[in-house]
Amino acid sequence: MLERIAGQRPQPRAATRALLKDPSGQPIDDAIVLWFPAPRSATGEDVAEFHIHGGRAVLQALIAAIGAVENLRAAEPGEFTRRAFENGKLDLTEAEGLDDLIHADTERQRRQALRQLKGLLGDKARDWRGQIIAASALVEAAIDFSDEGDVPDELIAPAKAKIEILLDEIEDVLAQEGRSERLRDGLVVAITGPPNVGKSTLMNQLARREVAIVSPHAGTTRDVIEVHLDLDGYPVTVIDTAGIREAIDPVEQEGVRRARSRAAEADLRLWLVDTQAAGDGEDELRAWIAEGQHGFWVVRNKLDEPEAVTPDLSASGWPCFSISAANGRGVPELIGALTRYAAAYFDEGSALITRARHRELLRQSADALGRAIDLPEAAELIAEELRLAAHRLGQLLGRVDVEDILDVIFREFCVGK
Ligand SMILES: Nc1nc2c(ncn2[C@@H]2O[C@H](COP(=O)(O)OP(=O)(O)OP(=O)(O)O)[C@@H](O)[C@H]2O)c(=O)[nH]1
Repeated sequence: MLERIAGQRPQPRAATRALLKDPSGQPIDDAIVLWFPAPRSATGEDVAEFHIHGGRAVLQALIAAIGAVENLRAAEPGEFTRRAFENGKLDLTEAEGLDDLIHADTERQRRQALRQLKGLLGDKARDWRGQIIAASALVEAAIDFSDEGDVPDELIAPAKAKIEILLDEIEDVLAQEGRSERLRDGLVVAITGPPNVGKSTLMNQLARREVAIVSPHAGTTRDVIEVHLDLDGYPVTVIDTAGIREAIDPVEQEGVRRARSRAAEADLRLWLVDTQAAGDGEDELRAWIAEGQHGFWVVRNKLDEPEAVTPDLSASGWPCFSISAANGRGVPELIGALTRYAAAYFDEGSALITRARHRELLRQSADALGRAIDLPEAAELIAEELRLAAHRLGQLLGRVDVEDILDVIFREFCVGK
């Protein structure tokens, strides 16, 4: 194919200038061509790269020329990475890291994805799996020697000691409480409160663009609108929820229902209070204070108006901010506090688990190890639990039993990756 289009097969891995031609011999572009023979390529197979001038017509002409070559077809989304995985160039956690890297919106997401791509979790899982297999060898030996008096005990005790250290390590990683998983999706902050307090106006301030319709009529926001913010590299999704009140209109009722459920699921709620009408929503607020609810910040809005009423929320123990969403006063302080909140939430150093899939498999592996430790002297049963624990780590790395999830994982990749 390279010979037909570029007129030559360049030296392996050397950027080589070539005049690309279509099947009729018409020139397409003056380009750079690279040739990576298997197995020293990203996918482990023969790979040719064309570096062309980016115009649409150039690209179309080259694709048409390549398409004219027999047995060639366009790659499916994620197919290159999938082949790299199938040829052992990447383990599954690294492939997931690559997917995250491609989709990273913020600096912290990029760093986390790169750590994953570099095999931080994969290396650990391989190491753990190796240790489990070493412990299994002791237990298997105990089974073989079980006719010979004291030997089993002497073998099983050190095997269990190894497993205990290992289990502690896995539990430490599991104890991260899903924070690194959240770094992929972003922290969710809901702007909530009674109608007409200025939620949409604050949302617009935060997003610095008009995403929500601001109107002087109560009950304008009927659905949930969200913006994605990059606060010092931390991804934060802010949602503007419909004014919480007893709605009569069925459309508004639905808006209120959705607002309540999204607000309930959020990591943090900014409860807006209108300093002009402080009584609105106070009952609801006080009920939450009485219930000892967490994850609320009170934001007093419309400070630009002269006769501000100040609701007394000192009993809540919640952080309190004063702003004018209309002219932006106090908003930088609020954004600063949100950034610090996000920074404290994401403890970057320990990010290892970035997906629910990792968490579930590590949990199952740890549970099997825990059962192995608790089993008294039954070497066969211990060996079985260790096999299961190692198998789960194999699944994490994508080495065993994963056919069914591969399509799901690689489908999310873009074409050309
Ligand atoms: N003076 C003053 N008016 C404001 C401020 N913030 C919002 N408003 C006004 O308050 C009214 C309601 O603002 P919205 O942002 O639509 O309020 P909302 O809470 O989203 O309203 P719903 O969608 O009904 O829940 C509009 O007329 C805004 O211009 C502020 O800081 N100062």
